[in-house]
Amino acid sequence: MTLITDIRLRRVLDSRGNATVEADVLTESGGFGRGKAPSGASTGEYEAIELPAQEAIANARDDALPRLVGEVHAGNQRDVDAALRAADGSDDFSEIGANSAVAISMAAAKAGADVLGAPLFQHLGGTFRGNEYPTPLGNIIGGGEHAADATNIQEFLAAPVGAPSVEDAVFANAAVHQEVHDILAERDLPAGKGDEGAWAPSVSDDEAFEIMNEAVETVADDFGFAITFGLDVAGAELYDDDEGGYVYDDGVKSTEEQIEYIAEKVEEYDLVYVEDPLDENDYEAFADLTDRVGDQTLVCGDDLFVTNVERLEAGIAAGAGNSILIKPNQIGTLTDAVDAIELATRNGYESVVSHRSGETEDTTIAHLAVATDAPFIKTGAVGGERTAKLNELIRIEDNAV
Ligand SMILES: O=C(O)[C@@H](CO)OP(=O)(O)O
Ligand SMILES: [Mg+2]
Repeated sequence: MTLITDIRLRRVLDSRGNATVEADVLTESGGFGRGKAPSGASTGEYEAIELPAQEAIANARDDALPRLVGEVHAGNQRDVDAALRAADGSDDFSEIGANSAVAISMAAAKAGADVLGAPLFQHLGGTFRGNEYPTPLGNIIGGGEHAADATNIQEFLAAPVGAPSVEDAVFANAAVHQEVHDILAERDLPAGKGDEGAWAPSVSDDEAFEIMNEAVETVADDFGFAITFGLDVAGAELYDDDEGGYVYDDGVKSTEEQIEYIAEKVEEYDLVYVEDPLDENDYEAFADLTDRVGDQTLVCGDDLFVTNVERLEAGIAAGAGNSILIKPNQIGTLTDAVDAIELATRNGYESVVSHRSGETEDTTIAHLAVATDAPFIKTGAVGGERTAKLNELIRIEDNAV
């Protein structure tokens, strides 16, 4: 019933106005699924390769479609993803493009769910999943590679950890976003928005910490539950070997100073989450920081692990971090992403499912987070391509998908 009978690929827009790959998967019994690839700006050195959309589409048509259409069942995700890997033949999807691979992988999963008449999270996670919902981490203030002339730290993320429901959490993050706007206006600090809809004011990182803290406290009082915050430092973007450390507007920090700086911020602001605080090649520094603050906060590897089981294994052996960011397009298929989550879970690492800075209205990651009991999902706070996922989480919680 779920035999794939057709796959259609096309070029569509992403949220930055760039071309990305959309895939439609059709099955024998009329099942249909559609997936769209997101795209990073602060990409990790070890990520799977995204090709220009037209090239990815042409290569996937030539190499992947013959191995899938009439050959593989959409309901069997491991078979679909193994066929994509075999068609590509490289380690990093550099032949058909991770953008084609992930779009087809997600479209097949949705077609499989469609045939079963089940919500995607249930198809991916099984019938015993779906009662736990992730806390959304909302990007509120940001800079780095996502906005010019703003903070050095890439993302300041609201974390409504005390919210009684996903719905309350989503609205709390939107309120923090609004509150930061008001604080910036009071301080006469006009701000545009970065790629993910976060405010991108021209302030120092210290001032951003202070503004975030004030905003989450105000909204927590209004909403009546705890809201804290976290960071995506995107340390690999700050690190410069030639400069001998992490380059901030006000100077360069050595690795030891960077560890000290982050540890101090974790203590001072009770941060619940710190992503990529250090360079993507420095397992040792990640391990040192995890030793210091790993019992107080999640130390999450994004560019460090790139959703890759081999890099996660190395991290586990080194004691680097206690959490992994999961981005399906970073590795190319849902199977690979779920394998990374399962390895993480077996080793006491938390998984945080994430969007990319370039996004689409695709909602797969909302389902993946619920399917895998992820404690957090990072998918922005406002903006249509971000609210697509947040609103889908509200629907999942409301049994409306
Ligand atoms: O660094 C990150 O975690 C992401 C998403 O916020 O950014 P990008 O997609 O640009 O890699
Ligand atoms: Mg990151």
